[in-house]
Amino acid sequence: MHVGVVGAGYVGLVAAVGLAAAGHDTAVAEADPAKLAALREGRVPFYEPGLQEWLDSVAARMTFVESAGSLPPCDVVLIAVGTPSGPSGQTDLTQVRQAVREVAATARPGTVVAMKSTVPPGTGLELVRAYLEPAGRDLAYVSNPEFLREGKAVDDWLHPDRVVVGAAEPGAGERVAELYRHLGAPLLMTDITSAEMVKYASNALLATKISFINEIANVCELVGAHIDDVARGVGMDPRLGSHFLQAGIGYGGSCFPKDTRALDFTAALNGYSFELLTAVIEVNRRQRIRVVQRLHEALGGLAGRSVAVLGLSFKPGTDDTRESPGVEIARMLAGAGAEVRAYDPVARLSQEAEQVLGPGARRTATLAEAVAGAQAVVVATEWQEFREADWAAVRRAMERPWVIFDGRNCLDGEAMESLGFTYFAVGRQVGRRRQAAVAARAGRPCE
Ligand SMILES: NC(=O)c1ccc[n+]([C@@H]2O[C@H](COP(=O)([O-])OP(=O)(O)OC[C@H]3O[C@@H](n4cnc5c(N)ncnc54)[C@H](O)[C@@H]3O)[C@@H](O)[C@H]2O)c1
Ligand SMILES: O=c1ccn([C@@H]2O[C@H](COP(=O)(O)OP(=O)(O)O[C@H]3O[C@H](CO)[C@@H](O)[C@H](O)[C@H]3O)[C@@H](O)[C@H]2O)c(=O)[nH]1
Repeated sequence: MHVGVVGAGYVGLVAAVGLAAAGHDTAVAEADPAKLAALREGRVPFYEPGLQEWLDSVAARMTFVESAGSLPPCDVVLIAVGTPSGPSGQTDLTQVRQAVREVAATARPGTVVAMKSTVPPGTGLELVRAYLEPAGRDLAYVSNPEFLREGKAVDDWLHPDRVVVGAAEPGAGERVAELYRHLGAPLLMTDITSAEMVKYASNALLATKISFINEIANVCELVGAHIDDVARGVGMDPRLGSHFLQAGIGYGGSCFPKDTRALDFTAALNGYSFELLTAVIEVNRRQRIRVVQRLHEALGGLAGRSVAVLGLSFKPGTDDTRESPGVEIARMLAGAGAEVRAYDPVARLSQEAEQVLGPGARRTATLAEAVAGAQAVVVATEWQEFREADWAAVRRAMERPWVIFDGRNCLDGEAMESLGFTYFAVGRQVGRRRQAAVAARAGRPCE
């Protein structure tokens, strides 16, 4: 088939390369001149493991143009542009409207427009009414939400758990489903609005699992239980599943925060108060603040204290810093007067994110530079470099009281305490503090 893709971000470029690899002639429209220039030189303009090599192998079947209006005639055009949050949590559909408008004005009759961007339930039907029907050229609309994860995008594209296709006309839905047939994934054919809802329900439930386990971890700290064992025990029940039970400083990224807010907003707009989801969002917000509270207590205040934040991407394996807990924590610490040095092995902070770090926060080129002279370290992203760091050397480079907040529960707490650190994590108490907590509950002094 001849396939067009609008937007060459994490989703659009992976989809385009995946479809070219499956033998389709693929044309990609990218509006950002810097990204377009990189793509025309054969370079992936962001960090996604394995994608550069994959692009190299199929580049001959791909072309890159500057706008949706310049795409060649296509059987299917996938829309994969950004859908960021507006100020009240509503989805900002500016990029989507622009892309659909451009396609509606130029696509040849009979083209199928497939929406891979995450758009609120009801959006597809509205786009049909506003742009496709008035174009009068028999353009069909299909909702085709994407479920890939950053950092694992190539593998997720090749091995999807399911393909969801929402269509008003079976023929259009079939044409989109055909693009995925070779992957052998289960196919769910549904109406447009239900397909849109599948995407939000999936992300909201995953976010709910994370906030739930974080609340369990917070209670573990109070009763002296160990979250790692608790999560393992819970996950052994196949009805509950072991995935997304990693406690920590909460979810970030370009999807969960904005998609949970958008679903909450959509529910409210339709007159429904989605209490559970509102709580999930609030728990996630507080989980980040808890780090700052802990450091405030442990350091006897934050003004003038020196803190290193390790990890600025919202998770390992990506350079994406959108709504990253590390960035947010660095900003809060700097706002409270701490001198913050932040380090990440991969994340290239955009100018915007650099500003978000705030005036009291500075980015460093190495881990050693970030921790030198620091009184406390926060591990915000579980990069392998941090797991494997020479923590004895880190402790020597730091100043008292040698506090470490392991925001991803990725370090050996006992080992950290034996190196002299005061170790905090989420839902874990180790060494001296665990003994003290157990003794206090038993009503006897700690030996
Ligand atoms: N990032 C993910 O892991 C992921 C996974 C599943 C779904 N999604 C959803 O997919 C959509 C895209 O996400 P992303 O992370 O790939 O976004 P992104 O911001 O990385 O990429 C979007 C790209 O579209 C380009 N663009 C915008 N308007 C355009 C236009 N009119 N013509 C041509 N190019 C245009 C932008 O310049 C940008 O490069 C979002 O709705 C997101 O919620 C993202
Ligand atoms: O047990 C867990 C699992 C994840 N996280 C955090 O949750 C966030 C999101 O992680 P992940 O889901 O791996 O990353 P994304 O790339 O944002 O992918 C999510 O968002 C995409 C965009 O909608 C969807 O396509 C994917 O299916 C969905 O997993 C990150 O900050 C993680 O640190 C936890 O705190 N605990």
